[in-house]
Amino acid sequence: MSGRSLHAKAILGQELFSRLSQTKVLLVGAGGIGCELLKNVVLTGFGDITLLDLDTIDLSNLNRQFLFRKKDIKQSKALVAAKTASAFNPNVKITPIHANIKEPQFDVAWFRGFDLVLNALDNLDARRHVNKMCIAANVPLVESGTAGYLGQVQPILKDRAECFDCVPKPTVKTFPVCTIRSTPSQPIHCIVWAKSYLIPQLFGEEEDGGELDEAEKQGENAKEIAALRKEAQAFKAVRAALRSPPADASSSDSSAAKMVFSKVFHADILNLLSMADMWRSRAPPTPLDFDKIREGTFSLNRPQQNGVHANGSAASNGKPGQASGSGSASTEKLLNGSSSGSGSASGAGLKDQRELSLQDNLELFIASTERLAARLRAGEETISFDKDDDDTLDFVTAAANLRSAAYGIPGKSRWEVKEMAGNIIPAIATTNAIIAGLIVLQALHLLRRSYNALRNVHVQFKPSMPLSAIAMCPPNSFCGVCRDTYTEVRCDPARVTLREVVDGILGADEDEEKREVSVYEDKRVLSDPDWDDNDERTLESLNVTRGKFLSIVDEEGEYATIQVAIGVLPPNHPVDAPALILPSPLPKPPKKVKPRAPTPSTPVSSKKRRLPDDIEEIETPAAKRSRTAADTGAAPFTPSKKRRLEEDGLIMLDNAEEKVEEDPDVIEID
Ligand SMILES: Nc1ncnc2c1ncn2[C@@H]1O[C@H](COP(=O)(O)OP(=O)(O)OP(=O)(O)O)[C@@H](O)[C@H]1O
Ligand SMILES: [Zn+2]
Repeated sequence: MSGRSLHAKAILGQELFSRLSQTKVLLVGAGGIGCELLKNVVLTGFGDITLLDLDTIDLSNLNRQFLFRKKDIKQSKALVAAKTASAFNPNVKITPIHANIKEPQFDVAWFRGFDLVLNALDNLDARRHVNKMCIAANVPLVESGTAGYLGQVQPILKDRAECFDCVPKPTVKTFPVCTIRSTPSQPIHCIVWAKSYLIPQLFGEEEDGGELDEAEKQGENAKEIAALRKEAQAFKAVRAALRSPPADASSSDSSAAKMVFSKVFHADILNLLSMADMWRSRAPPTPLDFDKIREGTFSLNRPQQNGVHANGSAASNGKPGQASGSGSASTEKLLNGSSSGSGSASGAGLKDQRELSLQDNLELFIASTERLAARLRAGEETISFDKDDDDTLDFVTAAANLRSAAYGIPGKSRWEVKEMAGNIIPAIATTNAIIAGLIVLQALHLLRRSYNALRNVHVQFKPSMPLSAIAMCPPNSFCGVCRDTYTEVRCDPARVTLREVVDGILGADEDEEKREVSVYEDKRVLSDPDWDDNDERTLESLNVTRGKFLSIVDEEGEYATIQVAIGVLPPNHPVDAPALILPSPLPKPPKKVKPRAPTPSTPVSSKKRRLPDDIEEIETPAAKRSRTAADTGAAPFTPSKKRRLEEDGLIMLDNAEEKVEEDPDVIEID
């Protein structure tokens, strides 16, 4: 026992070491960084650890998430990691929670129960959420992230150091929807189209028309809605074909695949070509022909462009579109997961890196469509893209390459598609291990209250200086998260009205003139000085419930925003007592520093792994009440598709003039 802790005691000192066993630490995320970190905190001597993760273990985690074994696949990460790491120290209590940190029960009061929070997350949304909860609960946080060889650790302490949102994050690549829909010019445009548009259309949830009816009611562009209806109708027949048993069940039947192909690579392209205006300044696409490609007699007939040869395949391998028969033979190998070339001993590893001819892509398209259709018929209700699901990856590879061929864009290997569609930067176990060590060092500074020792540490790709440590910066005075004033009410949201809470928090006296405020929940406006329709409604009816915040924004911009966390009534609260417990004393927001530039409160994204998770639709409270239909103009996609596309790294430009010039990755079209 004493041997186990000898070194830790010597390094930390008796006082800190004995405190560790009582310190309540929350660890969010049990992935690459989380596994390393859990091991570290257990071995350092922390005694009371809560470990939370929403996910289950996947085969692809095992190379670096060493607390998991093959037998653990499909089990909760939090539960398995807690079990494995408990064995490292008999004195540790690890409480695993298999849940999303954004769930309502993890409210500000719950966060306040910890002395320290350590983030080991992989997406901006969850990071920003934990940051805000820690600021609201005034609990120190150590934030972290890795991307390949790069990594960062950032200690966050309310009022003393920058919070996660004090610094805007760099923008990720985004593409306007029109580029994806009708005028792709790069392989990634076709990959995103296959993954985020075609897969959901064919294998996702059926559009019941309700969304379109709703959009129409809201006054969205009628012409566009009619076009969307027509599109949904066209997909209906294809979806039905994919779900009905093949005519001849004993043999492979490519009729459903052919139907999909004919719609998206032939009819849709012909339709686009009929819009002559679109092709005045750019090369028109070529409709593809299923039978001719299969026979090897298809010719693309377009001038050489983007490295693609006339009459060539998307990813030319020297036999573009020829009737050599080699296409299907090699595809068979590819599909069987065998080696790359005929008789080559190059090994299965290269199979994915092979370039695919037009014929290869067609055969892969047919085979993967059939496999996916068979899964639907076997009872899977919906299928969405997953980089680790071979059927969807094959489908996206083939569909993207066929589309690329039609548009004269170079094709990509299955390997490249996996990387691009999954937005994967390979995770490096060593970087995670270094970062996890640095997190503990910063956590110890926080516990010692050695605030001057705190550092923002970067692991960088510089052999001469692999680590850089930067002293902490004070909070950004214009930060829309940590410069707000936080408070909490305990209430029954079904019984208190918006007015009761807002007046209660503002301490509005009958005689005193009331401060003019607008009230928001996240980006929704609930009331403003000229609009009080919601004031007598209950919080519950406004969907303002446990774990959420009401933001009370001063109309004059004179005082800081008050963030009111919604908590529950204590368990022993008498039923006949008022359903609202106000904080005491009431919050007194300080006078606001007037911003010179727009506040960086709404960063767009960060350089993190899994970039698409990091996309957010931005609308600050200052943007006021939800926008009207007139503002939004044409809606090229229904709302759920819009969300999906945004998750995949696309932005919806309501109006192409909005911001395209500033961003070199955004291509203006239409
Ligand atoms: N909102 C959230 N609540 C709880 N856990 C989360 C939340 N968001 C992400 N996580 C967890 O954070 C961890 C991040 O770990 P990591 O970056 O290694 O990702 P991974 O999913 O394990 O690996 P990969 O992305 O390479 O498949 C994951 O285990 C993920 O489940
Ligand atoms: Zn901040």
